[in-house]
Amino acid sequence: MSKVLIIDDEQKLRQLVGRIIGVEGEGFQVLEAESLKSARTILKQQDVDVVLCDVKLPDGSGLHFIETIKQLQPFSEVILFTAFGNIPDGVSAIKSGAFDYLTKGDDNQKIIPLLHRASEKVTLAKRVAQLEAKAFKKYAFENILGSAPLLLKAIELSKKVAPLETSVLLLGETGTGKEVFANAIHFASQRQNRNFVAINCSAFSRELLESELFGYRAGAFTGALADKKGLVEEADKGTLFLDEIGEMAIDLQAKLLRLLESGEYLKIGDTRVSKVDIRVIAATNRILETEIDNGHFRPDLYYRLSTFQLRLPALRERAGDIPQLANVFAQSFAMKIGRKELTLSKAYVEHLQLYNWKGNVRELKNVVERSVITAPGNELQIEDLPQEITHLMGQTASGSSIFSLAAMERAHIRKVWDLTGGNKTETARLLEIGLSTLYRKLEEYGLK
Ligand SMILES: Nc1ncnc2c1ncn2[C@@H]1O[C@H](COP(=O)(O)OP(=O)(O)OP(=O)(O)O)[C@@H](O)[C@H]1O
Repeated sequence: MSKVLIIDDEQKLRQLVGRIIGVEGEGFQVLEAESLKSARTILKQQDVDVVLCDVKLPDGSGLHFIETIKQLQPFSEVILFTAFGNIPDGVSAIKSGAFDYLTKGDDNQKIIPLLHRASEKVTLAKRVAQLEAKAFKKYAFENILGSAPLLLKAIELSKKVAPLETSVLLLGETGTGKEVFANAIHFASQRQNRNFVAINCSAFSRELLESELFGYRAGAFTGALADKKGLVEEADKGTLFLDEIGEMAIDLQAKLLRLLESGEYLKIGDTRVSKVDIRVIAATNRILETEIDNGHFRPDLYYRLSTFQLRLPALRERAGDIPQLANVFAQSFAMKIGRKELTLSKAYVEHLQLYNWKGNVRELKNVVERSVITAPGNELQIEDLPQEITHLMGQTASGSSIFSLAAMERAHIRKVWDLTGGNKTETARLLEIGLSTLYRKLEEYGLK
C-alpha cells in the first residue's frame, strides 16, 4: 500500500482530492496536512511515497519545501498543485525536482494516473536500493572467507587501494578468488554505484575479444548491421575487470595500453576516437615476466598494470582456513537445496586440509557441494568425498587413518613431486632418497 500525503491549507480541496483517491485509487492510503509544519511532523514519523503539495501555503512555499521532503523521505516523489494558468509555477516545480504538477481544479482526472506513475517510480527506486545494498553486502570484503595471514594481508592491501583510481593486477592460481577481490575493490571504491563489467580474455578469439571490448560501427565488417556498444563503454565511470589478461593478443594489448593511459580507444570501423573514464582491474594466473620474455606480453602494459600487484594465496598455503570455508559452503548449499543443517566430521575436514587443491577455493566449493548432495546422513564423512580425493590422499578402502605416517609420507612425496613438475630425479634429490627408493614409494602409494 502506497502512502500519499496531501498538503493544502484548503480543507475542501484536501477532501476532494482525498475522495478521488479513495474512490478511484486502489492501493493508496491518504494522509493530510494543512501546513508545512504539520507535513514535516508526518514526514518525520511515517514512510510517505508520494506528496501532493500546494505551491502557496500559509507557512511557506511548496516549491522550497521539496528539498525538505526529499531530505526526510529520499525515495518519495512530489507533485505540486499550481494555480490555474500559472505556467511559471509548473516549470519551477519540475526544475525544483517535482515529479510533475497539476493545475488546481482543472486536472482532477489526471490525479490517479499521475499518482500511479509516481508511486511506480518510488517502488522501483526502493527496489534498486535494496538490490544495491544486497550487492554491496555480497561483495564486501567482510564476506571474503578466511583468516590466514597471507589472505588478511591481501585484504588489507586491497582496502588501501580500493578508494584510489590506481589499476590493480591480481595474481593467483585459478579459483583463488581474483574475481571476488576485484568485486570487493570495486564496491569499496567511489565507483561503487557504477557498473562493474567483467570479461574473461581467454574465452574469446582475438577478433571477438576486440569487438566485445571496444564495440563497432555499423558496416565495420560483414554482419555488423548496427552500431554495437563495447564493454569498455558499458564500464564508463565504473570498473572493467579483465580476467586472464595474459591471454590477450599482443596487438590488442597496445589498444588496452592506450585506453589505460588516456581513456581513449577506437571502435572497430570508427575514425573518431571515443573517450571513457574507467578503472581497470586485471587478473592472471600466468607469470607475466615469463610471458614478456617469450614475447607474448608487452612490457609497457605490464609496467602500467603492475603499479599495484596483489598476490592471492593458493588454498594449500592457507589450509587453516579450510574448516571455515568448507563449513560455510556446506551450510549455504544445504540451505539452497532444502537439506537440514549439516555437521562436518573431524576426519572429513582433516582430509580436506591435507589435499592439494589445484583448483583452490572453487574446487573445494565444488567438492563440498557434491558431498552435501550425496551424503546419506547429517554429518559429512570421508566416504562422502569423491574418489579422486580419497585416492590421492592415500586413504585405503578400509579407511585407514589419514594420520598414519604412511599417509603423511605419501602427501609429502606428492607435494614435492608436484613442485618439480613430475621430475623424478629432482624429486628424489629434494627428498634426499635414492631414485630406486622413490620408484618403490611411488608404486606403493599409487602415485604414478
Ligand atoms: N575467500 C573466499 N571466500 C569465499 N568464497 C571464495 C573466496 N575465494 C574464492 N571464493 C569462491 O571461489 C570461487 C572462485 O572464485 P573466483 O572466480 O573469484 O576465482 P578466480 O581466481 O577469479 O578464478 P579464475 O582464475 O579461474 O577466474 C567463487 O565461487 C568464489 O565465490
